[in-house]
Amino acid sequence: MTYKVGILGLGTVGTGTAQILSDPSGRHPLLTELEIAQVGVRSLDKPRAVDVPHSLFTTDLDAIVSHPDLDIIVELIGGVEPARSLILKAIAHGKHIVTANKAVISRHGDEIFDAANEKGVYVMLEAAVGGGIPVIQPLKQALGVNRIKRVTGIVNGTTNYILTRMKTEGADFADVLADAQRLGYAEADPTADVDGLDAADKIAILASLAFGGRIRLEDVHCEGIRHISSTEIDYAEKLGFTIKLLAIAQEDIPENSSDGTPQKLSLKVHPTLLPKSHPLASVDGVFNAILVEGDPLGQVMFFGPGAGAGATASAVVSDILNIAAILKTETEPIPHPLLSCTHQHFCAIAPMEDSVTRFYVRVKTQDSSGVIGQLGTCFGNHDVSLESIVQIGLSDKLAEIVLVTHHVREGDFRAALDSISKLSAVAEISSVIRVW
Ligand SMILES: NC(=O)C1=CN([C@@H]2O[C@H](COP(=O)(O)OP(=O)(O)OC[C@H]3O[C@@H](n4cnc5c(N)ncnc54)[C@H](OP(=O)(O)O)[C@@H]3O)[C@@H](O)[C@H]2O)C=CC1
Ligand SMILES: N[C@@H](CC=O)C(=O)O
Ligand code: NA
Repeated sequence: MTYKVGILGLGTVGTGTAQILSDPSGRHPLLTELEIAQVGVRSLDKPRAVDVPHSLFTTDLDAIVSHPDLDIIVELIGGVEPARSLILKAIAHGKHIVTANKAVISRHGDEIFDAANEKGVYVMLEAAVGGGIPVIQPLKQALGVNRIKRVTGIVNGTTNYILTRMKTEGADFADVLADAQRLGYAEADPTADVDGLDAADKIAILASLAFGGRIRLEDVHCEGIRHISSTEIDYAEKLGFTIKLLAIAQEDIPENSSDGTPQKLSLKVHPTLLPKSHPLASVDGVFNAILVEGDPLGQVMFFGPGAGAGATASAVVSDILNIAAILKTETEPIPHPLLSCTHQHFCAIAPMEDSVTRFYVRVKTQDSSGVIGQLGTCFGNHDVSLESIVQIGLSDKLAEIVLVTHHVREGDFRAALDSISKLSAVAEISSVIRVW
């Protein structure tokens, strides 16, 4: 039996996918039953790095998704439209879907999964989070019996690559971003990487799987790495931390919960000073890692290449293979309880001001006596207790003070910071970063 695959997009990931499909030797034998039947691209003239017959290429992607002979559509064009419309049209024509597109799933997953369930087809997205790392399937299957408490991930390869090279080489942000684009790690518009939006898409998908409910993307608090300077990276190092862009989804157990029952989820993406002893602290370069904490399993961490052609294609082709295996063997009607998305309700989300974390703050103040006392008083007035406060030097005749808080409520911290910014001795709040 041969299963016919239509690939939409032959860029970084599409090329890697076609390479694996065209070279099945030494891989799973079921690969020999897959055939690339059509390839949709924007430009027919572009040279391609993979040997696919030119007769299979077309710019008419609508014709691919409605072609009666195709079984599986692999969407690798990226972006929201026309990806969303093409996926929905393919589903309407009874095609199974494989996609690496976290942007479309995080925004339109509800209508896509509803349509797929109604039509009895699968939508597989292993490549959409963590590139080549198997994390979507494990969350759906192997970890499904656990009560998940928290998912913490380094889920954007581009920003991790940038932060790593800034730390190890003192490299310039713009230069390293250009390298990440050249290496095929970055999104078509790298703003999505740098401003944390890509990581927000990914944690929304992970949270939905881990906590069994739908997530509205606007409920994910999102900050990127643009404001992380080499100064902060150096100070973090001196304090025993490394800076990582973390995506976090965790149960929020309110102070007034009598039985410790979680009521809401906290969803956030932000740069974080991570103690060097934390399991995610040594995940460098384009590598991603996702730490899942649940009951009764405890901690489990998934680690591997989070972007790039071959790694991402590995996840894409594994999804194609899973669908082919199901088509070959399955007699039961779908939705399959472990492979399809059946939850309908939206998760309740905790407001960001109630989130509890530590903070690192660097301030420039007049170099006069009593300033440290004034800062301490302002924080104390807002229930923010300090773990450490040090004057680290003078710059431009101003004293530079670095402080780290204990775990505090975000809303209290922001109120304290507002009072501090109004102190006449404070010239500038140079940096604020959350601390694990
Ligand atoms: N790059 C990576 O490491 C990873 C990427 N992803 C995701 O995979 C998807 C693909 O990314 P990537 O391969 O990097 O993207 P690229 O920009 O390298 O490739 C996009 C491909 O889609 C084609 N394309 C785009 N828009 C259209 C359109 N409107 N009509 C026809 N063809 C179109 C392009 O055609 P043409 O070649 O003719 O220009 C190109 O072949 C994205 O969703 C991305 O987020 C996920 C994990 C990792
Ligand atoms: N641009 C993304 C690609 C993979 O999802 C990243 O850098 O992680
Ligand atoms: Na993955």
